[in-house]
Amino acid sequence: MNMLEKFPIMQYISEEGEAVNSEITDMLTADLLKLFYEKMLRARMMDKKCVNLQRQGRIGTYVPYEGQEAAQVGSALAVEEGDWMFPTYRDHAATMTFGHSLRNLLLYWVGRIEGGIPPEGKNIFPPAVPIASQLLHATGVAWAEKKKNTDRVSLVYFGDGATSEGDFHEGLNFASVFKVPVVFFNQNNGYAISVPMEKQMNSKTIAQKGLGYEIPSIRIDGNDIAAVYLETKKAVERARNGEGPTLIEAVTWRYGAHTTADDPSKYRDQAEIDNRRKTTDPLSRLEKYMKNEGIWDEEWLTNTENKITNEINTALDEMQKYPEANIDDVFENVFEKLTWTLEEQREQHRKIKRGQMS
Ligand SMILES: Cc1ncc(C[n+]2csc(CCOP(=O)(O)OP(=O)(O)O)c2C)c(N)n1
Ligand SMILES: [Mg+2]
Repeated sequence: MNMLEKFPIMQYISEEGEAVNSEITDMLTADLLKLFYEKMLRARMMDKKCVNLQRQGRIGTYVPYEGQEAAQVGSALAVEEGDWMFPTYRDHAATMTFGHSLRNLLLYWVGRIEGGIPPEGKNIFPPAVPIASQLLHATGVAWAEKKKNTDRVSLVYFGDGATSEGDFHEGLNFASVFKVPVVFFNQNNGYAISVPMEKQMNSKTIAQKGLGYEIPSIRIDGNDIAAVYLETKKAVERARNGEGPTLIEAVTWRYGAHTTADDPSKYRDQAEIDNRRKTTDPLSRLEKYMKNEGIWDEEWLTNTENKITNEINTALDEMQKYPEANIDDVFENVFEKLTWTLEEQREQHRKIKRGQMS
């Protein structure tokens, strides 16, 4: 069976900004399209700011997501207050769309504990760094919600590389067997650090991996925010109605480095990056579509940009009022009672601080 044919990439708005399926895109109001654009613009401006702050030495190692805004914003808009979100280190466009404050996002990048704490009423887990571990958290939490008879669902993010981990397979199997209300949202950005997808797996798609677990699985254009939003909404409704999990593969690409500690010129050509920016950019595509629909407005754009610049500057001012992160904090907030190994490490750390050990 040809998996690329079995899982065609669904698209509602083409790269040229034309409606591929106008019956569907006609349902998108001007207000919703402006909301899409504003959220993607906020994410992009914040991402650029963070890369600059890292280069100036004002925040720690940073993980850029430029190019993946439609995948993250469109999916985050499909869940509701009360639902659960499980991001990775790269999913800050999703968490800010779901309500995480820009101040706390910045605090995360300077290592302060507040960075992992969402606003009151927003169920956002701290970003998972151990690859694929969050699929188990998301499945477990959603299973608990099901057992409590609520209608809350989990939305979990993970990359193409994460699908080579055991946790991915355990999460999918469990969610399928117990009809858990979880949406598995994969951002296939083509790389796990420097390893391209074709060197990591023989599967031609990520979506096909859902077949083995009898999970409804789809492949969508992750740079088409209309496809991302509408298809994730359907998956969320299925979960909410007791119909179980869905696997969504959103095909996208990251423009920047894996992290600010990575040099992508070692494994990708600049020409390809330039070409992707020119042809598949999620913000430009939506802009073209809005222009075609006659709802693009330059004055609105300028006002929106100014508003976001102010929000980011305010968040940065607020972040800078916090004391520097304290290394003692690494021993807090994970275990109620420290394990003996961590207890030992804390003791060593204290001795080093007191100059009794080097
Ligand atoms: C369990 C585990 N193994 C290895 C790593 C090191 N590591 C960090 S990011 C990464 C690549 C992940 O790629 P992907 O899942 O495609 O996500 P992306 O970074 O592209 O968003 C790896 C292997 C890790 N963080 N956790
Ligand atoms: Mg990846």
